[in-house]
Amino acid sequence: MTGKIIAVIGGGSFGTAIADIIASNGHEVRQWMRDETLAETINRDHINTTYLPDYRLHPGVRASTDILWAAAEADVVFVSIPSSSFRTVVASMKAVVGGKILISTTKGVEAGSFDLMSQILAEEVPTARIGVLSGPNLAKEVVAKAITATVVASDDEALCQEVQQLLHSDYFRVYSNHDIYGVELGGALKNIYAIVAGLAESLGMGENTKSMLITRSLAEMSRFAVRMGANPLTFLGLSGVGDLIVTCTSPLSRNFRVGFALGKGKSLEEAEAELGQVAEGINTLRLVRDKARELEVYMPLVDGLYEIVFNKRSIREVTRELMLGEQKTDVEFILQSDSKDGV
Ligand SMILES: NC(=O)C1=CN([C@@H]2O[C@H](COP(=O)(O)OP(=O)(O)OC[C@H]3O[C@@H](n4cnc5c(N)ncnc54)[C@H](O)[C@@H]3O)[C@@H](O)[C@H]2O)C=CC1
Ligand SMILES: O=C(CO)COP(=O)(O)O
Repeated sequence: MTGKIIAVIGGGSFGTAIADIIASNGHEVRQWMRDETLAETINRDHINTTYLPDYRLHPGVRASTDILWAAAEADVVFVSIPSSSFRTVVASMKAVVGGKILISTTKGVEAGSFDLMSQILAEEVPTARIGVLSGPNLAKEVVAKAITATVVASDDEALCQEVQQLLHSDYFRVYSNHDIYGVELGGALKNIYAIVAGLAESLGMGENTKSMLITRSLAEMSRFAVRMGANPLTFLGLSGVGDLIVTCTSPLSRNFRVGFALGKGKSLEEAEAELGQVAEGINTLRLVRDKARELEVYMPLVDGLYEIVFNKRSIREVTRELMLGEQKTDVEFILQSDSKDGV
């Protein structure tokens, strides 16, 4: 498959990383962004100086601030816009993307509706063929061509195959999955637990603690996802445990870095300002905490983090409460959506 026109909507870290992969595979990539100066720099110097200044992009990536130029002739449109602006941006191109393949790479939840991004795509462009891309894919490692794998999810098998072919290379491997909701939810939920892991790291907690947190995070996110209708087995794949591991262990994760800064005594505002990029987990934490209460899903790590971040309770006090909580069983969470096990 050569010579396709592919649109990437979003000029941030991940949109740029995806654009670079696709152009390296011989396709014409039209990347849309708001910042005219950045678009000019990408076209002239092939560097995204704002988000990935240390990497030279494939010259087949061409950037513009004209979303209709990017999307109208595209065979496939990747959308890599933070969840808070996702609907507005998709709405602005809906006149030209009907019937096309639209792929979200965004790992977040919409406030108010609790919609995931594939649901927004379906609502805004009902005739589109829809999929999501999610997995352990730190943008800086992807653009550095570190060996990486990801998941494309859709109930449209031909779409999965097309996206696999577009992205597949000797450093980027793409698996398919039909549980679109589970794959997408895994990517959104793990951001919350990356904040928890960053907090633990900043407090100098040991390897036992980190292992416990990752494992219990997986239990908790799976329990929530099953209640929401996802397949629990999805959480044992790249978009579940895979993405959880990478974001809970790497300082390249912005959510991890927000947790680290909070643990060092910074306010949420300071932590976010220092980052200068999107950390979806804070917004997702608020939304998931409310949804879990509504659905009566037991999520002690979400509740504990919420107390620390939004009610300013001390980390040590919340940790002590979690550790001294009711005694629980270990592994049956994965198949029982109503299980009340916990940390
Ligand atoms: N950076 C990473 O390693 C990965 C990020 N993702 C996901 O991709 C999504 C985007 O993240 P990044 O590209 O990393 O974020 P980023 O913070 O690097 O860039 C966000 C981009 O969105 C643009 N933007 C924000 N509001 C906008 C609006 N209203 N209209 C148009 N553009 C707008 C910004 O100008 C910027 O270009 C997030 O949901 C993230 O979870 C997924 C996989 C990996
Ligand atoms: O989703 C990611 C890697 O898979 C990136 O995580 P952050 O948004 O925390 O940087």
